[in-house]
Amino acid sequence: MKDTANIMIVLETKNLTKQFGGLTAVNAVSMTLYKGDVMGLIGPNGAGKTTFINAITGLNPPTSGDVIFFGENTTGLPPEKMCRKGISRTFQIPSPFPKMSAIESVMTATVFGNPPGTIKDPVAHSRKMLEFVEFPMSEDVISEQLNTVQLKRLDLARALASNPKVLFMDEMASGLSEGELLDIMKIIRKITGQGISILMVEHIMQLIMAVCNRLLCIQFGTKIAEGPKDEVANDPKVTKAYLGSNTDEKNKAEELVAEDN
Ligand SMILES: Nc1ncnc2c1ncn2[C@@H]1O[C@H](COP(=O)(O)OP(=O)(O)OP(=O)(O)O)[C@@H](O)[C@H]1O
Repeated sequence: MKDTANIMIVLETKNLTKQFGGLTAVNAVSMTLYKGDVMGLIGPNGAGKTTFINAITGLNPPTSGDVIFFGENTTGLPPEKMCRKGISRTFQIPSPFPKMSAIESVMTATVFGNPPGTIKDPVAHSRKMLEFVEFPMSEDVISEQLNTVQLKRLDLARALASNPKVLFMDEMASGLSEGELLDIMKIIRKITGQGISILMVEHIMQLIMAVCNRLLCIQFGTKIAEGPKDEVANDPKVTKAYLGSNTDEKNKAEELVAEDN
């Protein structure tokens, strides 16, 4: 088990709750993200995963509870302020400005996501982001012409352009082929190599088991497990709630890890 005693905490939630009318989508979830973590946020469809990250990042502020980012209480701050503080995210369904080119889309994040004057050459910085995520098209391609895989790369470049300390990735791997999954794994490792901690909402166990060190599992908005990857993945509560007896998925995960090594 990972000894977390001396590892810096970058993000905590304390009893974070989000209600939509009578529905409690996130119910008093407390969790800790440590520096260097790639934490997988797992749970069945509708468990509250996206609502949880929306509540942290300010897109849909929490009803109650606290968000502590590098020791500062940032609960309820809007997304642009959270972004400037160092939390960035990708979206399950990326929606860039349709008529902008790829480089222009990234430049909006470069310019608005960093404190004024800190990026001397926004074009060069944005180009570097596209290269970093191995964007497979010309930087001049118009966003509305991109397919889902290309849009996800663009969204990742956009999220990285604000120089985050923590990156949330919402279902980055859905719809990817096995080859593309391997590419994404490499990119995730490059991101952590930059000192960025990651919280990723993901259903694809292959990817989770290959890149995450810790997992957080929620069901019906409530945390049912948090801890080292193998412990959580083998927790009977998690298996019952989510992984089930899906041996196919587990076997595929093991194969992919072997291939990646
Ligand atoms: N804006 C909203 N208004 C009302 N209910 C919402 C809203 N957003 C989410 N919900 C509800 O909150 C619950 C949690 O949804 P959420 O999208 O967070 O789940 P999820 O775990 O991310 O699901 P999935 O894995 O399918 O993406 C669901 O019952 C959903 O219908």
